[in-house]
Amino acid sequence: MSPLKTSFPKGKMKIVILESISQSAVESFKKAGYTQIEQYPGALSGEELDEVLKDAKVVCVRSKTQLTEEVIQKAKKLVAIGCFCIGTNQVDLDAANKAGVCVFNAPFSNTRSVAELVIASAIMLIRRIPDKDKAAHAGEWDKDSTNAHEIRGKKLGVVGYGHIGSQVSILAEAMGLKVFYYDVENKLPLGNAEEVTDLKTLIEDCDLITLHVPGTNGTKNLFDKQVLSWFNKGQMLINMSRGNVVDIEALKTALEDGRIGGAAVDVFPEEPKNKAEKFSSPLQNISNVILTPHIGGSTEEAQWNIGLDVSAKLIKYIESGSSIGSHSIPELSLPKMEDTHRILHIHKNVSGVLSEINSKISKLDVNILGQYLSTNIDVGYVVLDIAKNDSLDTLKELRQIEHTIKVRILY
Ligand SMILES: NC(=O)c1ccc[n+]([C@@H]2O[C@H](COP(=O)([O-])OP(=O)(O)OC[C@H]3O[C@@H](n4cnc5c(N)ncnc54)[C@H](O)[C@@H]3O)[C@@H](O)[C@H]2O)c1
Ligand SMILES: O=C(O)[C@H](O)COP(=O)(O)O
Repeated sequence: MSPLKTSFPKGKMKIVILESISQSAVESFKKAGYTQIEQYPGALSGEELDEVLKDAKVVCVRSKTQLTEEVIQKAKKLVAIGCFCIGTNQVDLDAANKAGVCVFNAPFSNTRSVAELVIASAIMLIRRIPDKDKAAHAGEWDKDSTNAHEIRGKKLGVVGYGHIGSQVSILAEAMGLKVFYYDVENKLPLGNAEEVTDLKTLIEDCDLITLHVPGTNGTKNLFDKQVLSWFNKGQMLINMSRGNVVDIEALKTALEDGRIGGAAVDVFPEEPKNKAEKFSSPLQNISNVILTPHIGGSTEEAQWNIGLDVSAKLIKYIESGSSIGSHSIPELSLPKMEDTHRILHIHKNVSGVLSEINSKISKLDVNILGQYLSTNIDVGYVVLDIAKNDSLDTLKELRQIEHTIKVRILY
């Protein structure tokens, strides 16, 4: 029998980094021994993306690069995807799962940055600063206090009381706002925040509404024409979640009608892929509207921490098989054992695969020292530790098992 194959050499593992991800990630990969790193400043798509992913083991993206089913299926060598942001809606998670590709994100490294910008935007809107700013730039000295208010004592409605929504809630209370929230899940109210179980009531009762839901099929056009019609007293809207959560044409109408008194919008249904592409939106040049180029999480602090967080998860997965934090294949972590070889087997979740793996190994007279299995509806993930010094062509044997998706020998 041929000797046991060892892990893929780190120096040959191509890591593709798109969208100007922080150098903290690049440094982490290099420090860990990964030298084949390809970096691109913006997002890629189409043939260009397929080409760079053809032989990539890992791809690192932010919110812009669309990793669709087609892209994932073509990237045959891909082992893991890192979303260096919170949102994972740019990745077809189901396709990644079925292809045995592990997807990680940074669930809270930019939470504080977004929350701070929400508070800043709330003050700017309620003081009507966008119009004052424009006027001052145009040479006009407008000191009129009409319709300019303090945020102290105002009611803030948070839609989506997760990491960001609850962080906003804490900062807002410190500024003297009264916080109400609406969430589809039962959430612990922080401080003096109060849950409102009906979205219409939340909108009608609050002065400012801020959106912090994820981009999913369920939240697409959540704020459609009908929901926006519940704004009828000049309430302000802040959207730092995802562009397609709000019907942008209906928002434009409500702003022009004055039913919505102002808006801070950081995310758009169509966003440029890079600096060179022009940005256009129906919300441009409307009074009391702040438009920002999807920078809620774009602070040096957040980007640096995201770089460290996601690169660490990717390195751990590549080197130990730990998929804790995965948004695709099942989560699993097996402590490292001395004097073992570790094999990862990802397969379709159909009955009999585990016994087939074990039968192959037992026929080869190899002692199994550790074995973890975790499954989701479509995929099973097995981490196997076998005694060192045994000699077999394990990889080949295990790849032959029906329903196998991916097999890797780590060490
Ligand atoms: N603008 C930016 O730069 C920026 C930065 C970070 C995150 N984001 C966006 O913000 C989103 C939220 O981030 P998070 O970390 O708070 O996520 P999270 O998962 O911690 O919280 C999301 C909350 O929304 C709730 N929710 C889901 N569907 C809902 C619905 N239909 N109605 C009401 N509540 C609903 C969930 O139950 C959860 O509590 C991210 O998914 C991302 O899209 C944007
Ligand atoms: O999901 C996120 O964390 C934000 O939308 C930030 O995305 P970005 O990294 O593309 O700025």
